[in-house]
Amino acid sequence: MYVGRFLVAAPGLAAYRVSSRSFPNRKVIERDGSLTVVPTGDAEPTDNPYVSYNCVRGVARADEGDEQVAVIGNGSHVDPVAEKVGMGYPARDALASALLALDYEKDDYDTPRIAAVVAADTAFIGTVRKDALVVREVDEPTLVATYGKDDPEPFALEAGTADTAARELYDHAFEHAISAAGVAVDGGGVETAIHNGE
Ligand SMILES: NC(=O)c1ncn([C@@H]2O[C@H](COP(=O)(O)O)[C@@H](O)[C@H]2O)c1NC=O
Repeated sequence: MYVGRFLVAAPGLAAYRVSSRSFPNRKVIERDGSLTVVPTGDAEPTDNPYVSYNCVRGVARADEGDEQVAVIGNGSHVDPVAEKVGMGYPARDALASALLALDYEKDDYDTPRIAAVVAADTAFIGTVRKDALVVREVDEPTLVATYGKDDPEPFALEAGTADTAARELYDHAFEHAISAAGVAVDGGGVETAIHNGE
């Protein structure tokens, strides 16, 4: 089954996988404290605006004693969600406002935007599709994908760390795995991991 990009989020732990039929020559790198999807050196040049972006950002919530929070997602909306969370917006409101402002991608597939905001004890998941805006708090590992599984649903995540979460998503049977990122959030801060399948 091909579901495109997908994420799994739970309180304290999340992961994101880039799966792609059309743009396979990509990887996740760490840059300035964020994880970013970039083309590999042998990638064909493209003017598609949706294939390179920050997929994980850590942010300190200013009005909550600098509580550490992670934001993950499949596009440029990750940045405004992170900025709003950093300004003190509740996670639900940061997701809803940024997802609605940018809306689904204007490509051949009306590709949805997906995202999550994860703190040590809470997680919110969101997606904006052509037919809906869904933002929901989740207590257990929950998946949302761009295609097929585009409503949040429970996911049996076994991993307990950023690294194992990234590997578990990379190894999942959904087709066309390219790269995966994991993030764990606890009282000590945000820890990230990358698995590019090497
Ligand atoms: N975020 C991404 O990594 C990403 N990769 C591809 N897309 C979009 O989705 C379309 C379909 O890509 P694919 O056939 O690889 O699933 C692409 O033309 C592009 O507009 C993306 N946009 C959202 O998922």
